Amino acid sequence: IKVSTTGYHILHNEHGVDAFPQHRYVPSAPGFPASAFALPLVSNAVPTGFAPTSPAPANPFVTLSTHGPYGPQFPQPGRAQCAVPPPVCEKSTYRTLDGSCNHLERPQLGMANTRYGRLLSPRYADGVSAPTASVTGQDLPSARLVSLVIFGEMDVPDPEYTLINMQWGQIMTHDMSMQAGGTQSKKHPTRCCTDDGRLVGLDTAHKTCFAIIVPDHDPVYSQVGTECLNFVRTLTDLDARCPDYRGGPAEQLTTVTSYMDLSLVYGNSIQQNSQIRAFQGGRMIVERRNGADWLPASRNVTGDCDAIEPTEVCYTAGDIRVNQNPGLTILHTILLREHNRIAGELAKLNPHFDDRTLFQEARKINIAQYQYISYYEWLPIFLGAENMLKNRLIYKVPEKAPVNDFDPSIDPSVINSHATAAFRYFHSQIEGRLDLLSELRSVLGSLRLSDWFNRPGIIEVGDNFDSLTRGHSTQPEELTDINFDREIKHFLFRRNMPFGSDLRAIDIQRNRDHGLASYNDFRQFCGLRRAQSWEDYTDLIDRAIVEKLKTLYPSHEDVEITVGGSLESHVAGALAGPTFLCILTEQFYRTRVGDRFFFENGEKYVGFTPDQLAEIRKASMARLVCDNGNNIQSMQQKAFLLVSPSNPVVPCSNIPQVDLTKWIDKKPHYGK
Ligand code: HEM
Repeated sequence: IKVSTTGYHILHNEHGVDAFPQHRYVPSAPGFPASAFALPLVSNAVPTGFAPTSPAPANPFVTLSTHGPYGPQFPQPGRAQCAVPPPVCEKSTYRTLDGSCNHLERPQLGMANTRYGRLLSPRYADGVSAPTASVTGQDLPSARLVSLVIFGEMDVPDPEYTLINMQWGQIMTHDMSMQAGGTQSKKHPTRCCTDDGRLVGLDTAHKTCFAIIVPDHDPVYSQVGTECLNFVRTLTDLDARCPDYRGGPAEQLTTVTSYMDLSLVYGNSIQQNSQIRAFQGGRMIVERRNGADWLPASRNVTGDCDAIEPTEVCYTAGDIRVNQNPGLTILHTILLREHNRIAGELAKLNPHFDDRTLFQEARKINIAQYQYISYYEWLPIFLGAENMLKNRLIYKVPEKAPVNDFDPSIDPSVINSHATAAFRYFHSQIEGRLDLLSELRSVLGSLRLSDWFNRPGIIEVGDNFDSLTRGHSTQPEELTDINFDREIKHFLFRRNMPFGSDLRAIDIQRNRDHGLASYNDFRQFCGLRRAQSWEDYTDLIDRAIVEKLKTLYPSHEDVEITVGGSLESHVAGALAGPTFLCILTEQFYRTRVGDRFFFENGEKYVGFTPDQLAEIRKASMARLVCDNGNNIQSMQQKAFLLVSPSNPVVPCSNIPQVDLTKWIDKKPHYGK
């Protein structure tokens, strides 16, 4: 533990590497983030006519054996796995599947089944693992109540960005982290509430239960008498009895690799990968139906999907969450098809390559394109290009020039406050209506999101795959603001019931479950002024909202980072306020420089040749969609941006392509 310049304790991540580098962080816009008052801020509240739409009232694992399709990654309730790094690292040209040995001296860094990182010490009620309580000793307001009173549910389309922007974010999220013990597909076998929404008595409830209490007079749930939303705590190193747990505060485990390595496509272990890999021509397994390639079928349809019949469509991929919503499943399919497309091209160009070389080279190119799109096309929208350049998350360099910024002192682990608070702010972008569009971009129909959670078969019906993909790249996402779509606020995973759960309430409850440091702590940590009173929050949060917070929380010190961070006015040029922007920037800095295999690294054994790198830098979201739809003929060049006179829909042939001839047997070390 180090004391920062602000006097706050900064926790090193587990391995004692870099903490928040106050010396490194460069303000984005003038004055950022040192003085909140100098910030060019953009309000994220709805400017006019805003009124809260709701009145403020006063183990998937039981059934899955550890030898299931996902291998040892899915433990029994109350038991989680702790990663076991290999004793010695082999120096390889390619990434491992479980993330081990990316860092050669600390092979466990960024591995699947390790702890999230922390920026600030946890704030558990008992100092060890109990969910955060109020600093006053009183009860915190119900997370559902906070969701209802503070967050709106207005439908405000974004004036600039398409829905595929939101969908790519979920892909990145699923690549980077997954809290241990959770499921987003099947109803959780640990029941903290009965099926008709009553609280299970504390004496009988499982020890991981932390149900969300629905307030009296809830405008939605009171209609059906729901008093309780199921919520199961994330498993920690303490629960898992990790051999290196040495007492002290528990740390949550994440079951996927932290790296941006398309683990959601390839899996998080050799075992998981071998179930979805064809072992022929470097390809991944696909199933051919109606002239198109689809993700392979799950072997546990009724377990992995919201399915009644084992014959229903339900997929398997490198990530169990693949079936969660149609847009997610479509991007999974596109990334899988892209792998096989690349493998097929490479096989033609290099007939002497064996299956393993083809697989690893195609994987390496697929990951590189994905990292390029994420860092150079997607992240600038969220974090601001200027902020990213200043903080060395991206570079302006000649097209063939590598950037050798791997830093072995940086821990690439996904930071708890990033995954549990900051990155979830973008749940605000979710749209509950999914449009189906023709090639001419006329609306053919639309789907209601909550009808299709964990029911992916809809993407194979008729022309839906292409129509939905065109819809996602044409229709606007929801504005990034304090509103969360009703489909996720009252109908999440409703499974044919009138109502479902509330994702915003879950996000807030998860913040308490993980014992994240408070909003005020993070303000200070990010170089903003620590608030001494409610009044001090009005520098970044609308006064009317601060007034509402005041009615809910016993103290201003109780406001969670998930809540406070989501209420700040945005920094100009970014889609988040200064506190979330600080966390997000830190995360994506670590994800880049802590990854020895980052695509811009020109190191001899892991990097691309200058010619190859120049090709990777031609990749785009638009091209990815063009190449991997069933029959998509046209797309706007900037698929994350709405179609406009400066971003018109053009034939796919006009969109630059990565030229794979640059991969004709150049490297003498292929196959190692
Ligand atoms: C239709 C779209 C989406 C749905 C239905 C959805 C739903 C969910 C659910 C149910 C969880 C688990 C909540 C919990 O139990 O704590 C979750 C976690 C999360 N979501 Fe989303 N989400 C969507 C899109 C997104 C997007 C666009 C982003 C960010 C750009 C995002 C970021 C996250 C993050 C960071 C987590 C935590 C991951 C972890 O470490 O386990 N999600 N989401």
